[in-house]
Amino acid sequence: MKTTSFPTTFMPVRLLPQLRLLSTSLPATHFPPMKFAPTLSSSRAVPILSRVFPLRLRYMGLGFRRSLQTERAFSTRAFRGPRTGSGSELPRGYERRAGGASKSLIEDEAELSDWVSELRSDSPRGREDDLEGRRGRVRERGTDRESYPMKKSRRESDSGDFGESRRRDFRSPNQSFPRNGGISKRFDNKSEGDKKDRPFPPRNNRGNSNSSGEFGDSSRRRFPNPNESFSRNSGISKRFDNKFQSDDDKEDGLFPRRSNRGNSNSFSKGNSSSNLKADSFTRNRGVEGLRRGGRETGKTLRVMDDTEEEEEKPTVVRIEDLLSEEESDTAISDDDDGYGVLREKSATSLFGLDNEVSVKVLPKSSPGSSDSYLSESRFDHCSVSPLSLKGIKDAGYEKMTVVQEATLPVILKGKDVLAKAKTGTGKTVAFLLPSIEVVVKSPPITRDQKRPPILVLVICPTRELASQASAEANKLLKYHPSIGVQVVIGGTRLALEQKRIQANPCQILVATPGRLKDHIENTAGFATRLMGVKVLVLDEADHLLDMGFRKDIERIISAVPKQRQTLLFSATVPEEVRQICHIALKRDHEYINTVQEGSEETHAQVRQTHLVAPLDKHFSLVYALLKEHIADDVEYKVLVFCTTAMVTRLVADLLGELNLNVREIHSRKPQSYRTRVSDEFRKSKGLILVTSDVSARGVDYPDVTLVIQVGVPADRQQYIHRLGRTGRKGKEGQGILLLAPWEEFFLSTIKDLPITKGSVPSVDPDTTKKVERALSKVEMKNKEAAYQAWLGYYNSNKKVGRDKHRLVELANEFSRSMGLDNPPAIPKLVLGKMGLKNVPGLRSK
Ligand SMILES: Nc1ncnc2c1ncn2[C@@H]1O[C@H](COP(=O)(O)OP(=O)(O)OP(=O)(O)O)[C@@H](O)[C@H]1O
Repeated sequence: MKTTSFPTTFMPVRLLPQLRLLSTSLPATHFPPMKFAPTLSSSRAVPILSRVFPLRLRYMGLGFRRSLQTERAFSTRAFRGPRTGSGSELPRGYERRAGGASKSLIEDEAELSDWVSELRSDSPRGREDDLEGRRGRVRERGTDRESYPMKKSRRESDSGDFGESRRRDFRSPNQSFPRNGGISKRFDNKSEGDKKDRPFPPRNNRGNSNSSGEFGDSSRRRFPNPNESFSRNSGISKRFDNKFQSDDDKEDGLFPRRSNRGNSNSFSKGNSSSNLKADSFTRNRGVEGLRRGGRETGKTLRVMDDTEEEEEKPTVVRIEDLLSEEESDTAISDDDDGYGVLREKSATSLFGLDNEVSVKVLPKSSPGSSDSYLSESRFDHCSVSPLSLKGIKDAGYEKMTVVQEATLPVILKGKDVLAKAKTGTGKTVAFLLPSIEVVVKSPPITRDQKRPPILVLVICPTRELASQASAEANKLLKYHPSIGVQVVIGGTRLALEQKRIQANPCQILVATPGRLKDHIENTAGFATRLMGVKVLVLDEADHLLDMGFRKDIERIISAVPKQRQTLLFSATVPEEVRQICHIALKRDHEYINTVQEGSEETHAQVRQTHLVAPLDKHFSLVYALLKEHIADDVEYKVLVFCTTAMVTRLVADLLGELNLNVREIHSRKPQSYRTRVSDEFRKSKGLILVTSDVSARGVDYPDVTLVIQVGVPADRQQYIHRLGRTGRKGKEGQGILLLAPWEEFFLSTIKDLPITKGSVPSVDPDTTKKVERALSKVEMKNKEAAYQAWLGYYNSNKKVGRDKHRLVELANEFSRSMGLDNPPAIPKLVLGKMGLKNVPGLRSK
């Protein structure tokens, strides 16, 4: 907590007047208007800030004690302050900071950056921003933190010059794939009795545990066809070999991107006219101003467009870190619904703001029950068109999920919605179905329309996710032949995509931000078509509103009409996002949170474990964990998340050398490869997908049995989203977070989640040797790239990157763990940009 450094002029947070939590079977419309019960306030002295921003409330109610995070916002009175700019209302303190412009809260990021630079957070993102802001370095973009070595140009990046055909992604037919690899089932020689200590217990009814995955049961094994693309020893992409090599350095997470400091005036327009209604549920207006960072412009060349829409590490100074965790006085009472309603006397009253936060607190559904994500409401009882209902039925959906039940009536009424619901609970249908209804009610496209309007625009942060959303839309549109969906995601030539979208007029467009922006700027008539948008959806909204995407999102919002409906969905809605979501949402939007307060943001039926082991043991441990899991579960389907794309490649190489059935996916792979691997993993069992964060969010792989996260995730949200690839639709799953001792700090950011410490499996010497041998076969270039990427990633981490000497020591430990005697040399230029010049222990070239 850094309340001491908190400037008194700092008023970016508006306490949200009301927050509604929804039950598993109570349509949002069934809630009566919020009532304001008398509040209990304490007169005891608490630090002012802690009362203004109470992080955790405790209250007694429903027979048990809960803690919950509260909405933080200024009261309605706070919004009635002086209007400036386009008319948005901001607290005075902030207006001064933001140059009085309420049009866009991020209008002057430079100023805000300077200001916020004092407000460091412990989050890795915060660190990245911090470094980025101060040094103006090129920042990596993406889920894959190495993804942005050089920004060539979008045109070039579209040119597909990393075509899969040129890659050495094919396993040599001569390469050995021992069918009975001779690897013992019990990798760690543990007795059955030891199993209870293992990070993952055997699953019930999962068949014969003697079948050790691909080592035990050859009938199940999937051996790569020589013709099948197999990335284990994938060749070094042109990025590494060609003239851009030096710029690759930039891509490997070494240089945070700087923000385009463009004018974001466009955002404010939609906000200015809306009036605040006292009885709306939760409005997440407020002031951003807490983030910095963004993208490099000009300096950086991007070679591949596939990085365009990949996640960019945003810059976040967490409000939570700035706030006191002092509890506020709270009281529980029942309201007419018979549900507990939390009424909190917020400390905003200290500012003369009579703010109350109302929370619907509902009985928890039974944890772990396989259908707890479903509500009791049936689709055929809701007011959607008969043809949509037919599509829903054919898709196999009968009952609505909780989030669908909660949001559908509100969205169908035309309201803007910010919705939070756990991973894998059907958010995609929740925003697609009502959006389709908007199209159904609109005049059909006529043949003579040269530029038919796009009515629904869905933005997703990654290509995989965009493709998935458009596939889901197509399912729902099965009986709406006149409604078309198109997807624009990059990875192909812009010109080809232009032709495709012109030849196939659509009313619904699903897009990744970078490519969409390209079309806005370069495709004739596209901007005109966007002027027809009636519904704008930001899937993974918190991520899209991160600094990494912010400028593109700003640009996109400015290209669609102000008069529209906007829907923001995510499994995580951190506080800082709630403060800035007004850039997309109307003032009277509703915040619908289906994650019951007092319950975790992760699924109860997913067992979470963290293991702490020295870095030099990680490779062996990952192998041991996988072997153990494979032995326990014949239907294993595992995701291994790595910190960066190049580390992902290295781990995939290694596991391939160890004869595990493995695929890899990250931003360095061409789109066609990514699509194919993604499809394969979706359909497969008995497969391990080693991945960067391109797979962290939204991707719906059914029946993932285990998610391993190697190394510290970028932040809490990323941990939750990665974990959310398992345990979908109420199914069971397991998650293991493998950290080095010096990464343990991360655990404090997820301490409210049900994650327990697991016992580290012992690795026998033979296995260690085997892993070492396998490592020795991994291409040197890949190790060098992984080393550099690793260094860049942790350099950007606020905690680890703070002490450069220590950072280099750790990086060299990582280098040794790959079997290298000497750490790979890094170009001087790169070291300079990383702020690592002359740090002892580094080799430069
Ligand atoms: N009403 C329903 N009944 C049964 N299954 C459903 C229903 N709605 C959606 N699904 C299925 O649930 C799965 C998860 O849906 P989806 O991918 O939209 O989840 P999500 O909440 O967006 O997850 P994430 O937070 O990871 O993005 C999908 O396979 C989808 O087809």
